[in-house]
Amino acid sequence: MTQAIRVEDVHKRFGSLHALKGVSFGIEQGEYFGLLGPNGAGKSTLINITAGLVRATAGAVAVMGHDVVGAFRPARQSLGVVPQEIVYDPFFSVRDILRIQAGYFGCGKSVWPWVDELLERLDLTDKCDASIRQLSGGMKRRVLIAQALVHRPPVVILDEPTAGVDVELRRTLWAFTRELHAAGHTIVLTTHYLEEAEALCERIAIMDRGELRALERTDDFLKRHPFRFLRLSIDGPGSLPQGIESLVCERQGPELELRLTRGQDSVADVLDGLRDAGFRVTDVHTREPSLEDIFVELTGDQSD
Ligand SMILES: Nc1ncnc2c1ncn2[C@@H]1O[C@H](COP(=O)(O)OP(=O)(O)OP(=O)(O)O)[C@@H](O)[C@H]1O
Repeated sequence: MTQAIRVEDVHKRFGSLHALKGVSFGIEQGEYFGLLGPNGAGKSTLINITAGLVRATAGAVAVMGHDVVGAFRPARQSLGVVPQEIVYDPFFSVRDILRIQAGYFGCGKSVWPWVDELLERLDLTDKCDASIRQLSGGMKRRVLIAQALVHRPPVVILDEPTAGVDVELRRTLWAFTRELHAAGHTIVLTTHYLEEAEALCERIAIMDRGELRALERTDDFLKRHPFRFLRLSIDGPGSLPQGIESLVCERQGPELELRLTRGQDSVADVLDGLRDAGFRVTDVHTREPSLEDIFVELTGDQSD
């Protein structure tokens, strides 16, 4: 089957900055895909190339088999992009903005019922005659999402749609993207909230400094990583034995978090080592790595 998005050895240079250094991967039709990476990794650049807003220096991107340069129109018609930044025309009402946007894609009155349905599903119906500048930031973001969907694209890219939105809107957006996905749309999500990617995405690509660092099914990512965490409350004298100190990744008073490598560091050895050094362990928990831990491991960076 044709891939929803195919990225083939894409390079992008901005002067001397090599922002994308030969990135290749494919996104299958119907996938819920996460594109993650720290600031400056190149995610927005790749999205802009896919949307035809930025030209790659080398390589190719196709959307539903259509090259984004050579077959710009069908590629763009197959894609809806919810941009990171809120940009809007202040002079039109919400409903008119959506109808005009549909017109850009050659969709006439036949999509007006769909526009009304989008307004309804994004809780915008009672704002549909308001000018967009009268809306709150969260409402404007809903309008951007509706705008990306007016032409019913099979592939939808959401570039940090939940950045700075309140919990309620975040839940609405999660539910809405899940519905789109269930209806067969391919969804590509970039987010700085790793728990969001963990909850929603079937596969995840991690980019860092213009390169693809990892691409895997989310559950394999979480299973495969060779470490886990041990949280301890301890009570006792002086400093920790060196072999244990080197495993500590977080410390708050008597609470410690240690990162143990499977097959190398055992819980039993840590507990014995602490006891031999005169510490009393008052509480013990283990936890598996989250996507955030794996992200930090791969990029040496925090998500924000
Ligand atoms: N138009 C431009 N001119 C010059 N440099 C640019 C331009 N657009 C992006 N860059 C640079 O390219 C690199 C990748 O930026 P990009 O915005 O794609 O990263 P990102 O992964 O989307 O980051 P963020 O999570 O902060 O949005 C950065 O170093 C950025 O400064």
